[in-house]
Amino acid sequence: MNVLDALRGGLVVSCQPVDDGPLDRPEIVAAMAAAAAAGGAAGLRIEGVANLEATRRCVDLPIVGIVKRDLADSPVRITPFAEDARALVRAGADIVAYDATDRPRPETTAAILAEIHAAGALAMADCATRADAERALRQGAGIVGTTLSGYTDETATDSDDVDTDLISAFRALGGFVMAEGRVNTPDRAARAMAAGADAVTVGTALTRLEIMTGWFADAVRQAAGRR
Ligand SMILES: CC(=O)N[C@H](C=O)[C@@H](O)[C@H](O)[C@H](O)COP(=O)(O)O
Repeated sequence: MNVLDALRGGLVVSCQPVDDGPLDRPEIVAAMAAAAAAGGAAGLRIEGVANLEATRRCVDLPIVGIVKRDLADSPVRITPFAEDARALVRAGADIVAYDATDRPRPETTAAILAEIHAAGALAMADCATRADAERALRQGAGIVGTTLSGYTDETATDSDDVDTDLISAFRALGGFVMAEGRVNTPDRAARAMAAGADAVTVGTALTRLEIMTGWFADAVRQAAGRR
């Protein structure tokens, strides 16, 4: 089965612990990934080459690899360099995701896409807008994701919900659509699919234990205050 068929209609679990937190270790990321596989995930999203190598050793599922970098002169964080894409594929990524926004960046999206394809992997465009997805599909991306909706100056939002309008807009473009970003409940995942997603990626609500704990701790504290 090809990678897109394996992902279609399935859940991708993004195993990205809170940076420098107690879970931010390759063996723990790999254990989270194995647990996600046991729970029925169709794929995984893994940040960093060491985490990807550790995960590939224990899980067979398709992996979307990324490298996040904080650059001094560009807001682009997700796989800004073609060299990172190559290293991710060498470590076992089937798909490499990259920032597909039209923002100042150290290397062109065309160069990154060319590298992903030369390494034999599929490219996933992490988009913020419909225009990003259109451009990415024209350039040959195999998957368009709503990953960056709400996270650029142009799309900044107070909403903490999934962007179903953008999912529907991507559906109309015709590529493989990944709903990603703020899919924090099973109901939101179902709404994302109903809006036209081919697959759904969930991160924080499954693998950032500190943040999930904060949601519950706040709710309990607020309820206690109302008593
Ligand atoms: C904007 C950005 O940098 N997104 C990142 C991309 O890899 C991750 O921090 C997110 O956790 C991931 O997209 C999944 O989304 P959520 O954690 O909301 O389920």
